[in-house]
Amino acid sequence: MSRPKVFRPDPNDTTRPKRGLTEDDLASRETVFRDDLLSGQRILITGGGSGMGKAAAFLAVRLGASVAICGRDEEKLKTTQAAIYEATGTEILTQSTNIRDPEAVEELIATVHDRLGGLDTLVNNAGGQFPQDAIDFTRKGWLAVIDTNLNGTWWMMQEAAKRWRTDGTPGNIINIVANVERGMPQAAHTCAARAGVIYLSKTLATEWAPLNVRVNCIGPGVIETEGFVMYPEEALKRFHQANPMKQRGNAWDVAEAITYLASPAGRFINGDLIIIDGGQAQWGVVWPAGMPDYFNEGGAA
Ligand SMILES: CCCCC/C=C/C(=O)SCCNC(=O)CCNC(=O)[C@H](O)C(C)(C)COP(=O)(O)OP(=O)(O)OC[C@H]1O[C@@H](n2cnc3c(N)ncnc32)[C@H](O)[C@@H]1OP(=O)(O)O
Ligand SMILES: NC(=O)C1=CN([C@@H]2O[C@H](COP(=O)(O)OP(=O)(O)OC[C@H]3O[C@@H](n4cnc5c(N)ncnc54)[C@H](OP(=O)(O)O)[C@@H]3O)[C@@H](O)[C@H]2O)C=CC1
Repeated sequence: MSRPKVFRPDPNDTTRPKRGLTEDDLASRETVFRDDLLSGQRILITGGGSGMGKAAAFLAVRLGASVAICGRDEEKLKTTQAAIYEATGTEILTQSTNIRDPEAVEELIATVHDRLGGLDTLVNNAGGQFPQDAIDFTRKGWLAVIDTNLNGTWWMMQEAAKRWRTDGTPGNIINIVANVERGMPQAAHTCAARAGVIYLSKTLATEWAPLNVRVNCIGPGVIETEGFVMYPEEALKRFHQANPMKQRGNAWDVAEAITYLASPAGRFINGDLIIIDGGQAQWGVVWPAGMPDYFNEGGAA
């Protein structure tokens, strides 16, 4: 199997299928939760303009929460805002923010407090990576992934917690990471960053307990979203082989888990990692750009 060294998606390529749940799906999909479950909650979701963050935003609004979303791409945020308004009649708050920029993060948290009157739950979902053999990472590429997924998530957590400490109000942080239990070839940068977030979260669950702030992570396996554009079509044909269920999950699977942790049902869950991967931790292969021959050949008897 040929193993391309680099895959850079072409943003103008209209021939590739659009993946992930549609806005109609997100507006009407059945949920196990009662209609007013999140009534009165104020929830900020980073990366809420697409994929799992967008699904979580739709569901939270449908369950009565006041929602804010951020991301770098203003247009994406406005499209999601309009779709949620059309489906529910509720206007969400949007603010274009690069989570790698601590000053922009400070402004975002201040705006959310001003406009929503406070913050109850922060969902750190913004992130991503590109597939590449680790040995070929450029310095800039390594730094981009670490800065987004580890530093960006940290700036968000710290700024939210500072405000909760000042106001003397409780807080709840849900970090979307990845299933890194067995590592993930061609995603070593993200594994390093996500492992950092998982152990940061476990530590903060204890350090911030006196502030009445809970911190948990959700580790998705292979979840079909718009983000799949980062991977070649050939690779996507194999993504279901990542788990023993031989399926891709969808954004709703993760949105419902986020909702569970945001709801009173999550009251006593702290410092934990919920894996949603169809069993990927037990069996399956990812290798987005194909395995080296070494792994396809028979080994020693
Ligand atoms: C591995 C299997 C996992 C399967 C399951 C997981 C799936 C998902 O997570 S799907 C969700 C995917 N969504 C995303 O990844 C979206 C967000 N991702 C990004 O925005 C980028 O990937 C980012 C994290 C690197 C963001 O960085 P940014 O600074 O915006 O990126 P640049 O485009 O400016 O690139 C900076 C630097 O990074 C290197 N690089 C970027 N893309 C690639 C690539 N496709 N291949 C190799 N290297 C790449 C490169 O060094 C870039 O610098 P320049 O060369 O000067 O452009
Ligand atoms: N789909 C999957 O199989 C898996 C996904 N994940 C992770 O789950 C999260 C959601 O992914 P998914 O919904 O699939 O993919 P998407 O690509 O749709 O979502 C990623 C979101 O993060 C935002 N984002 C990226 N970088 C930044 C930044 N520097 N500042 C602010 N926002 C940023 C993007 O918005 P914008 O471009 O506008 O900035 C985008 O909305 C990501 O962290 C992803 O890596 C983990 C495991 C598996």
